[in-house]
Amino acid sequence: MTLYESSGGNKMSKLESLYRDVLSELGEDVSREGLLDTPARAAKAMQFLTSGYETNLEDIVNNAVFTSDNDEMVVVEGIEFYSQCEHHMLPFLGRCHIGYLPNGKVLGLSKFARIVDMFGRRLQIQENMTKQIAEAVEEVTGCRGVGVIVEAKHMCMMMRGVQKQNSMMRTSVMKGAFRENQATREEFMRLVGL
Ligand SMILES: Nc1nc2c(ncn2[C@@H]2O[C@H](COP(=O)(O)OP(=O)(O)OP(=O)(O)O)[C@@H](O)[C@H]2O)c(=O)[nH]1
Ligand SMILES: [Zn+2]
Repeated sequence: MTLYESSGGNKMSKLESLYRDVLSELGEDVSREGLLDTPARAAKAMQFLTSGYETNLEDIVNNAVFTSDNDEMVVVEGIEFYSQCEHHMLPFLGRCHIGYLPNGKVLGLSKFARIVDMFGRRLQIQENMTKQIAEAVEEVTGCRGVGVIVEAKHMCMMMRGVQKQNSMMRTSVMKGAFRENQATREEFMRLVGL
């Protein structure tokens, strides 16, 4: 991380320095008490919220793929997530449901949530995030099919712009048997209550 000299002689990151400029441009007095640590806090928060760029599938899965002869559908529903839209850098948040048909291997339960977080903690559009989650599950399990449904509310639709408070976006990606076989897709939808 590039470090800069602040007026108080402390080292600060480039991101922190940029947040100070943002606050100044917004007309704030960056020397007032309540804002003294804000650039550093905002930089830290944004780094966490985009930390998904620094993780990769192999590391988060950590070999937690187990042999199993259970070839029935597995569903993990209601995985909450927070992401940010790449257009406004405002949050969108909601729930993700994942179903797959194992093909001799099952994935450690927590890893579904880790996969969702990895793609959520990036600048995203919901459609792409949904597809990336489906492709990741397919890649690590070699499953016969996968379905992912994401339901989310977008702050850029609520706090600004059209200011619609009650709309929700639902996206889905179906691959393999979930795409080709209507009964499989319907079983998934029924299990997640849709
Ligand atoms: N499809 C999709 N659109 C998104 C997502 N997040 C934000 N958007 C949309 O991205 C679009 C950007 O449109 P622009 O016209 O370039 O930007 P804008 O003037 O700020 O648009 P408004 O939100 O309509 O005020 C808007 O329609 C947003 O609602 C997403 O995850 N998926
Ligand atoms: Zn947006």
